[in-house]
Amino acid sequence: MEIFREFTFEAAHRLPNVPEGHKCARLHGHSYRVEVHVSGDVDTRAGWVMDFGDLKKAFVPIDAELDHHYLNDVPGLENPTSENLARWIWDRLIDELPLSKIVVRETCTSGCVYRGDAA
Ligand SMILES: Nc1nc2c(c(=O)[nH]1)N=C([C@H](O)[C@H](O)COP(=O)(O)OP(=O)(O)OP(=O)(O)O)CN2
Ligand SMILES: [Zn+2]
Repeated sequence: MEIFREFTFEAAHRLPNVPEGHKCARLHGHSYRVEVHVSGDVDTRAGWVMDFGDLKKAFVPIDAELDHHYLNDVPGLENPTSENLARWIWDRLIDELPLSKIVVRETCTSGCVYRGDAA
């Protein structure tokens, strides 16, 4: 079974590699929404895959690096697209959680789903 927790953070960015004149080359900000999905068996006694609280704890250091930061200054996020951000979050959590999917939403209508390199 798969469970998830949603996190939000505010951050600024610009996209350095877009074509000349593209609006996203300019400094702007987003209220990012990130879903962290994990999968596994439901423990029969606990009745859960894992405690939502453990997902919350795992995201604390990531939030500290991203919330109210200029993403381009964060090591590994020099080109902070949704795709690169999803991979960056995955790489930080994969040793700690049985990840199945990271979803990054930059706006109400645009986002990215990452299931690891195999997907
Ligand atoms: N594949 C990607 N395309 C774009 C990304 C991205 O990360 N991956 N990012 C951007 C910009 O960051 C932009 O701020 C968000 O894009 P967009 O959905 O175009 O934003 P708007 O809310 O301004 O959309 P409108 O419907 O045009 O108002 C761009 N592309
Ligand atoms: Zn943007």
